Amino acid sequence: MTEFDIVGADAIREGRATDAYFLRTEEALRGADRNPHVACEVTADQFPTGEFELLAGLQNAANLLEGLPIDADAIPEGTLFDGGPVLRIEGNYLDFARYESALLGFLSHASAVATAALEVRRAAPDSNVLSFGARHVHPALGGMIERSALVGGLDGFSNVAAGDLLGKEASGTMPHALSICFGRGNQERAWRAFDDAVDESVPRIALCDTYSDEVDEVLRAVETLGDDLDGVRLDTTGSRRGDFRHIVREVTWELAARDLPEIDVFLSGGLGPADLRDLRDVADGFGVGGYVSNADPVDFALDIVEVDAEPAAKRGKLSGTKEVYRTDDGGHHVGLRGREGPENGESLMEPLIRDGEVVREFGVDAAAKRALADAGRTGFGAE
Ligand SMILES: O=P(O)(O)OC[C@H]1O[C@H](OP(=O)(O)OP(=O)(O)O)[C@H](O)[C@@H]1O
Repeated sequence: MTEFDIVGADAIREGRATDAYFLRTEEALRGADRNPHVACEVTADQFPTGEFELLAGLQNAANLLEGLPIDADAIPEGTLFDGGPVLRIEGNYLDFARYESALLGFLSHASAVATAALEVRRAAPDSNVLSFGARHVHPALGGMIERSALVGGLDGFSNVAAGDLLGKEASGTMPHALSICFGRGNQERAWRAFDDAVDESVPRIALCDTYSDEVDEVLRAVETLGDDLDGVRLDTTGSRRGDFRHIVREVTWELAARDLPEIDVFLSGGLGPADLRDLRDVADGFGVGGYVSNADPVDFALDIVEVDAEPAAKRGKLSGTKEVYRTDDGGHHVGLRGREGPENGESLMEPLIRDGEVVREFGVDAAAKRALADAGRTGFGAE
């Protein structure tokens, strides 16, 4: 094994990040001198289910397929779907068979993370929400996690290496370790050390739950940093949490009662969409980790739907190449390609690769914008 058990980019590019049966299939087809022209589609559900998911990971998929003698079409990154194809590949089967495993992995994991991020985004549309969850997954996945969190509309992320990949700076506050390094009861020294040493462009958000009551620590942080303090983070541990909303309101109340300036209150620790809905009117921002990073991968499969231009599929899957449409009412529709679609249906499948060349631009910001607009149209995560 390698030092960190990472399957590297070269192995993925060579099609070694595959299931062994694809390599056996290559041998069998070559032995029989059979290499049909096929159309394959990636789907999670055949017909619309009403349960939307958000497509992400498409740039990785395009990079994987680049240079192969195939054509591909896909819905845009940042599009919600609840059935039908998200990606179609057309070419001779042996030219791309071994890439199925990696292709599905790219799309399944990134789409799951982006979907969870969009749920979170919709739960607190006006709050500053950061992705804190890369720590829960293999560090090699940090870039994928944080990029997908941004596609789902989150405002930022904490993973530094992901920031290097994405060309965006990681954000965050301070860990409990900082206070603990100064010893019990010495939180003031920790907050001051941070303020003294860290670049002034970094907001001063004091973590205020390490040793004592949140109100007590917040008042002490205000006293310590004065006007330099931008906000506080409460990450109250589960065993002490009780009524988190009450704790936050109490903090705000006690600041006001002393005529102290309003500061931002940032919350974290095991939060999900329901928590954000409950807390969004009493807090300014949230750090969300596991809910986003630990999302279960979307159950994508890649299936042959045409062989030599004739409909073909295993049972349970729909043969024939398809088109998917978004209608004004937010509906997602699946129909056979080349047939009439629904009235006012916007066709979502667009060229991705033509004869091996990637013919689409990718942008995280554009995908996030699309995701938010699509969430508005479809009602995804609304409440
Ligand atoms: O619970 P999640 O939503 O997955 O959030 C991710 C982590 O972010 C917070 O950690 P913090 O920075 O406070 O960690 P620390 O206790 O190690 O300092 C929180 O306590 C979680 O452990």
